[in-house]
Amino acid sequence: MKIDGKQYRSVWLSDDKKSIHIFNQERLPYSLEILTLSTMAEAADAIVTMKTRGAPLIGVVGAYGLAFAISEDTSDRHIEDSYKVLVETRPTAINLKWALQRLKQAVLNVPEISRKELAFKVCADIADEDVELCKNIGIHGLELIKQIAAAKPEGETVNIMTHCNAGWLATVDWGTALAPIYMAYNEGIDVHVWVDETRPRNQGTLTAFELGKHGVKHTLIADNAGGHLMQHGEVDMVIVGTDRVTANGDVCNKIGTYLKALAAKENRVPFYVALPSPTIDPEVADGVKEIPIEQRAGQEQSHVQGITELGKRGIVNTAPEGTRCANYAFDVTPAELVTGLITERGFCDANRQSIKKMFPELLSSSK
Ligand SMILES: CSC[C@@H](O)[C@@H](O)C(=O)COP(=O)(O)O
Repeated sequence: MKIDGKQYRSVWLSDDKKSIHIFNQERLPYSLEILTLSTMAEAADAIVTMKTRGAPLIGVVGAYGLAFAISEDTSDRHIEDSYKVLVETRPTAINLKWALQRLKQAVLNVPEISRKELAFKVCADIADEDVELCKNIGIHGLELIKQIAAAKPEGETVNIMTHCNAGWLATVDWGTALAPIYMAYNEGIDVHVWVDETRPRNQGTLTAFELGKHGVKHTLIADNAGGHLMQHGEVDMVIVGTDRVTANGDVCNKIGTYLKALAAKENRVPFYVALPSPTIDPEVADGVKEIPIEQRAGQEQSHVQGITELGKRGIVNTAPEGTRCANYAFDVTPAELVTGLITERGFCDANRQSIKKMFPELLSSSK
């Protein structure tokens, strides 16, 4: 992805190949700060504090965290202990566990002497593969946007709603939900995006940042505006990303996604979910009952942050001092509310049969 003429990925290896660089997403969209992570503790902290975020990206950064741990100590014990620390940094997105398990299994299968080099290679593979997966999601999602554009009167804009940030900042490049939008824009389709603010962490402002840098028309809206816009025919389709899709097609994503899906169903607006296959959790069937929903600090709810008139970052309390807050970070949209899944292999319905047909290797032995 290009920022001010320079090509970036959201995570990249340093020149000495001993550390990685990421954008500090706590500072975006106000300032473009690049961080260097060289230890497992730094990687874990970046994930917990959401300096890095988004399901596929935390998978890659978590894997590099494990690679840093392995470069300190290649023993089985240390690898297992480090895995446990990293896998608990964020509980909901399955990509983190998927990436850590893939790396752990790969290195435990080879002699200790080869582990360090292999660990960094597996991390680079996961990152490169993520770019390919997202690119293919974009290609398939583009077809859906083209269909919607073709069904509209000539010259009318295609209005797409999205929630949270599922763009290149949440993956290694392209994004999931935003990849089809970037491709549609690149092909000259007139698209406009309704960007949910996504309180309390305001990931919508990251989406606005990305879309703005790419030149895609967009409007930032309050999270509660979605139903109103759908009711008035202002939304042609919704595309969101996801942190975990169950074997039955239930979709876990940023808090508020479920409400968007309900409003979409009521207003007959198609509701699509874009995902790479590592986001599918074949071990889980019922998303509402089985997916652990992360709860974050109440301060994220009671306080807002932004840039003051003097250009300084500021945090202010908007709630009465001492108000009890609940900060659920994700919710689950039941499969029946999902029009379809946009994957790297194409489009499929959100149910076990269709997911199994598309990814037989994932679901063959699942419950
Ligand atoms: C391609 S990213 C899909 C999801 O990870 C994204 O929509 C999301 O919910 C991110 O949550 P976050 O809490 O910001 O990590």
